[in-house]
Amino acid sequence: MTLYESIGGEPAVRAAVAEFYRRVVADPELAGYFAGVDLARLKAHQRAFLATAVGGPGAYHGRSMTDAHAGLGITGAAFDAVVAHLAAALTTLGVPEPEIARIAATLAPLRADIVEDRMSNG
Ligand code: HEM
Repeated sequence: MTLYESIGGEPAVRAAVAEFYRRVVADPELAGYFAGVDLARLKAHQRAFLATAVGGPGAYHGRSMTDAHAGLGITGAAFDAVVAHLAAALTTLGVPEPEIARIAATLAPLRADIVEDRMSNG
């Protein structure tokens, strides 16, 4: 069984993305990064991306992670906060801890492409 199937497939990914974004935009440390961004569009992209990250159907065809985040000045702390919100959202939805750890491990290598504050990129 793929990770995508084990967390509950498309409905679970959809719910996880919605819960994840509720948490991110409610975080005063992160809200500024998303000001003025069309959240519906961002959720659709994030859904496709997350489904791909966990082995689901429908490959992500958007911009590279480097291009999508270029110029946003994302810090290492902001990256960690976003990953923590995703883990919390998945926990809320009943995804077991080992699956969450596998998803976090899939996202970790993207840090170098997304974080622009190189001092905190180690
Ligand atoms: C954890 C790993 C992350 C993944 C997998 C991810 C994924 C994505 C994807 C798929 C898009 C849409 C790209 C497109 O429209 O072409 C996107 C856009 C965006 N992401 Fe991320 N992201 C991550 C981390 C972050 C962090 C840490 C921040 C800020 C704290 C952030 C802020 C944004 C913003 C503001 C956009 C919209 C850019 C724009 O179109 O103007 N992302 N991200």
